[in-house]
Amino acid sequence: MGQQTTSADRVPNQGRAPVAGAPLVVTAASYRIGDRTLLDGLDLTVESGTSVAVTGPSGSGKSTLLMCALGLITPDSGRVSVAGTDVTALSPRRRAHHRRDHIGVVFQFGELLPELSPVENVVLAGLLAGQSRNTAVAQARELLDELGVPADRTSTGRLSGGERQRVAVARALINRPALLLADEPTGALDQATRDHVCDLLFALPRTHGCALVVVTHDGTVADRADRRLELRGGVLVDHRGGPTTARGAEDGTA
Ligand SMILES: Nc1ncnc2c1ncn2[C@@H]1O[C@H](COP(=O)(O)OP(=O)(O)OP(=O)(O)O)[C@@H](O)[C@H]1O
Repeated sequence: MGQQTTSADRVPNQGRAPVAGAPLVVTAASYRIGDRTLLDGLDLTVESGTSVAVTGPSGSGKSTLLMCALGLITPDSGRVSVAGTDVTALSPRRRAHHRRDHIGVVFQFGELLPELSPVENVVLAGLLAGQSRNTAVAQARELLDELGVPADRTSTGRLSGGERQRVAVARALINRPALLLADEPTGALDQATRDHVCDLLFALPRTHGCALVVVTHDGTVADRADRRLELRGGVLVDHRGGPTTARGAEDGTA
C-alpha cells in the first residue's frame, strides 16, 4: 500500500476554487435494492491529494458507491458531501451542475467518441463544463501533452487502449475536479499498459491536488493507492479483513 499523504505535502489545486474540507465525505450511507442492502451505514472520507482503492466481490456495490458520489443515486439515508456540499440535499438540476463543476470520471473503456480526435473529445468536455472555446482548447492540449497523447494526429478510435485511457483521464481533468472517480480504469488493458496508466492515475492527487477513488478488481492496481479498502457487507473494511471497524478502516487507522 502506498504512503499516506498529509495536508503538508499536497500540491496547489491548479486554480480550482478552494474546497472546504475533504472532496468526498460519505457518512452513514445506506442503500437498498429490493431486499438487498448494498450500503449499510457506510463511511468514507477522501482528502485532497490522496487516493483510495475500493475492491470487493462482484455485485457487492462498488459501482453503486461511485454512483452515490456522483449524485446519480441518492442513498436511502446518510450524507454524501462532495467538495463541501451535501449532494443528497440538492435538486437533480443543481446536483448535475455540482457534478460538472467538481467531479471527473474515468470508466473502464474510456467512453470516448471514437470519430473525434483526442483534443476534440477533451475540448467537448470543457465546453460542456462551461469553458470558452479558447480556454478549453488550450487546457485540452496542455493536459494531453502532460499525459503524453498526440492531440490530433488521428481519431480517438484508432488509438491504443492505453492511449484512449489517457485521453479519458485528460477529459476527466478538464474541469479541474476536486474529486476524481475511476471505475475499473485499467480493466481492459494488458499488464504493461495497465502499469503505465496506473503510474499516471495515482500521480494525479499529487500533481493536480484532487482526491482519487478507484474501484477495481485488480489487487495490483489497488495496492498503488494510499489506502486500500474492501466493500463487504455494505461497509468498507481493511482489505486484509482483519478485526477492524468500518470507521477504523475508513480513517486509515485500522
Ligand atoms: N438499478 C438496479 N436495479 C436492480 N439491481 C441493481 C441495480 N443497480 C445495481 N443492481 C444490483 O446491485 C448489485 C450491486 O451492483 P454494483 O454494480 O454496484 O456492484 P459492483 O460491486 O460494482 O459489481 P461489479 O464488480 O461486478 O462491477 C448487483 O447485484 C446489481 O445487479
